[in-house]
Amino acid sequence: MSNNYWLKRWQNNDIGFHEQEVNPFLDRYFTNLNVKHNGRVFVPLCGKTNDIAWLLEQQFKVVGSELSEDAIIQLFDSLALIATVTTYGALKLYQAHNLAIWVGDIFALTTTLVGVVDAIYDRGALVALPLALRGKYTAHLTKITHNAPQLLICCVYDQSQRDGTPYSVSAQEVFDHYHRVYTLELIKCQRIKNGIKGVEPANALVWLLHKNNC
Ligand SMILES: C[S@@+](CC[C@H](N)C(=O)[O-])C[C@H]1O[C@@H](n2cnc3c(N)ncnc32)[C@H](O)[C@@H]1O
Repeated sequence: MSNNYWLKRWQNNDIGFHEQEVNPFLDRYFTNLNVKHNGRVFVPLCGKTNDIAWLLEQQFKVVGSELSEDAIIQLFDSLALIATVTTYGALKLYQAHNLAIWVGDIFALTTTLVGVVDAIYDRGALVALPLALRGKYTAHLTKITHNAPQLLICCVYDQSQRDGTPYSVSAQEVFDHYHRVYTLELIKCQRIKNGIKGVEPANALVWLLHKNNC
């Protein structure tokens, strides 16, 4: 899956993944991460999610990563924020108040560029990537955030019934990617009404990933 695939989807407004409401699992479970007041939350592959507005309302700082500049222009518009835009090589940084979004390929981000991260919120990021990229993504994500704790939302269904995003990411796969650096806690498994693009059954799995002490 190429970056062009996503850029085209944004150009064509083909964004069925975008939720009109704040994700209920964020509202319900983010507090379990015990992120400090005014902590900084990294939202990888963020699109223009309304979850960013929720995080800002809770007084968190937010740093995001997104390929599509169209998405980020729409995000700042929806928040009624005027961005200061700075170019860093292949990346652009959109900033206003407590919000900073890196526009470009997440794999071009470094620990220094991202800065301090107290927690990660992954909804629609790991599951957006094909298996061949997911190992690279999880290794990169943990590297650039120093294994910051995560709230991770995945979906699980029979991948042989369809190809494409959102991909099914099993509990075993989450364990394989992350058990070296995190203690994994599966906090919710919930049936997805009407399945994933016609494939049923499908379940949403919600994980808390706590940083290992060692
Ligand atoms: C399934 S959408 C999820 C968006 C958002 N997390 C949400 O919940 O609405 C995946 C997003 O990742 C972005 N994306 C895909 N590959 C990327 C990459 N390599 N670097 C940064 N963003 C990427 C896409 O443009 C798209 O907006």
